[in-house]
Amino acid sequence: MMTTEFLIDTHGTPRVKLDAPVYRASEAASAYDARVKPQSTFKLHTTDLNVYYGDHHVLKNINMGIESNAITALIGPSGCGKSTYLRLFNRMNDYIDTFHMSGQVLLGDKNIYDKDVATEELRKLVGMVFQKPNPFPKSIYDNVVYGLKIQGINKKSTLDEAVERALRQSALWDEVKHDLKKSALSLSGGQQQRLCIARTLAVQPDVILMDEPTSALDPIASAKIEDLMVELKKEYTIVIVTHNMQQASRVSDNCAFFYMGDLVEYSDTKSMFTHPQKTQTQNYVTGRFG
Ligand SMILES: Nc1ncnc2c1ncn2[C@@H]1O[C@H](COP(=O)(O)OP(=O)(O)OP(=O)(O)O)[C@@H](O)[C@H]1O
Repeated sequence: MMTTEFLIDTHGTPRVKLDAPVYRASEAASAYDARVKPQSTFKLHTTDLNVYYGDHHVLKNINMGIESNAITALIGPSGCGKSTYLRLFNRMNDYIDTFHMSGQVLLGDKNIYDKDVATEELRKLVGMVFQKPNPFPKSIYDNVVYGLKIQGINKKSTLDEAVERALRQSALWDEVKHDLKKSALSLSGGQQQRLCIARTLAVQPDVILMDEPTSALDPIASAKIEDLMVELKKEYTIVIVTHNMQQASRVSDNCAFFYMGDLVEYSDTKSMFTHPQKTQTQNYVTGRFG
């Protein structure tokens, strides 16, 4: 049985070293272990993770590391637990009364479910973009500075700089720079989604979670978001839930296939799409079920 040890580097990032006994590997974890290169670094990590809604066991013993500055796609048929897994990383499941879990969810070397973690602080580090663009009914400018103002940042020059930086990063600046006072709701769906990404970027997170970020968009708007993701991974760690296999194969570096709460297979995306190890994975990525 392959086991791993977490080493903490000077930046607080857990490193994984093979063959040092720290935790038990499940079947799912061996898929994970197989892809781990010695000394790989992970931004996010779950160990012995089990999640329940009431009695319903929705994620089963998930041991998985998510690489820094990469795009990791979570794929699998409806109800397999992808969104639940994604929402663990900014503690969005905490809002669900029946939610309970065991195991660890690490950001760097910190278990984000420790009692001393403030969710507001966590969400500054782990931003989220949802399926449907959800700008506030405010101006473009006010949408972008929203999180900064909550943090008590009100200096105009600081906010102006943040708006330009975030809108440039989200590839929206050239389209809106002369109309920053315009209502966000007057933008197209694709522009609204890029604005939501800008709003997330303005607070300078480490991680961006994306739950089917293009499923409400047309192909051209989707392609812009995909290009943007590839650009953003240079600075951020991105985790995306997608039902779109072409999208997963185009943009992601690593891919995790979930089925009925199990992590069935986890590998670099090219391997998953060209040489899946499990028949179930092959059937899913080739569209035979799902
Ligand atoms: N708020 C909730 N309360 C109770 N059960 C829930 C809740 N949200 C999800 N579930 C259940 O947990 C399981 C996993 O759901 P989840 O939304 O994580 O799956 P998913 O793979 O993201 O699905 P989809 O692709 O349809 O979004 C499903 O059986 C679902 O019915």
